[in-house]
Amino acid sequence: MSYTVLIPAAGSGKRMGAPQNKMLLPLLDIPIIVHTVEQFEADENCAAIYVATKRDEREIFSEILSFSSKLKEIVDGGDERQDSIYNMLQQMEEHEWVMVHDGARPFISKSVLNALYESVQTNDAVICGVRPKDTLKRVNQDIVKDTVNRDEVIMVHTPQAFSYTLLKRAYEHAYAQNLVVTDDSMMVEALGERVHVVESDYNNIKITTQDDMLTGERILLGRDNHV
Ligand SMILES: Nc1ccn([C@@H]2O[C@H](COP(=O)(O)OP(=O)(O)OP(=O)(O)O)[C@@H](O)[C@H]2O)c(=O)n1
Ligand SMILES: O=P(O)(O)OC[C@@H](O)[C@@H](O)[C@@H](O)CO
Repeated sequence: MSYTVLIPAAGSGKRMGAPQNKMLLPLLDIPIIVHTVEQFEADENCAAIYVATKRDEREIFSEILSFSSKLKEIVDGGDERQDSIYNMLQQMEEHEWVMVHDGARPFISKSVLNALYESVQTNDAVICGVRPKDTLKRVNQDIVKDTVNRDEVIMVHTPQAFSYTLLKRAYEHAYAQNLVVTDDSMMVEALGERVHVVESDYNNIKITTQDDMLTGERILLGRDNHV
């Protein structure tokens, strides 16, 4: 048994303010997307990797990802993250289990991958996340409305793991209903199906702004020091 991973990497990284797709920015000399793909290349449970990118970046992606023996196809991305993932879902060879993972989360750990993979085999839809460490308030502009019970929320990361048939059904339903989502499990929720949660780790950040590049380098340096 094994899983296929779909990696959306076709964004433009507006919040990063870089002149190019942030996926190509180097973290300790290695492009972010290479760090991300390396984690799945190293996971023995991962059998196939699909990456979505913009058409005009296909060539550079093929070049920098040529080390990967599991990369099956570089697929054209779409206007939004969910469109990029849907394109990959339609192109991929059918496989029992599928994970979706942001190209922009290069620090996914083997222990989180293992927890997701183990859980999806009995639960069909599993996400990972961490507990907030701060107090959370609901606000209306600059006025506090109330305080959120932290025991009832998590900050959601990727990967998110699904049975292939459930994810395909969820995407088809979402597109038929014109749903706009910020993560894939929202589409499964919209079907009324149960989504399970396993613990992620705080290092599994999404590289979104310039600050995250500095944090990312610290994470990499810390990890290498402990190998
Ligand atoms: N049309 C899009 C938009 C985003 N993504 C990917 O989805 C992941 C998460 O998106 P985000 O962090 O929002 O990336 P960007 O869209 O690039 O960032 P921004 O919103 O700042 O432009 C990233 O790996 C990004 O490349 C994608 O494949 N296709
Ligand atoms: O809304 P954004 O474009 O920043 O990110 C969308 C997703 O990538 C994000 O919701 C998942 O990584 C889960 O947190």
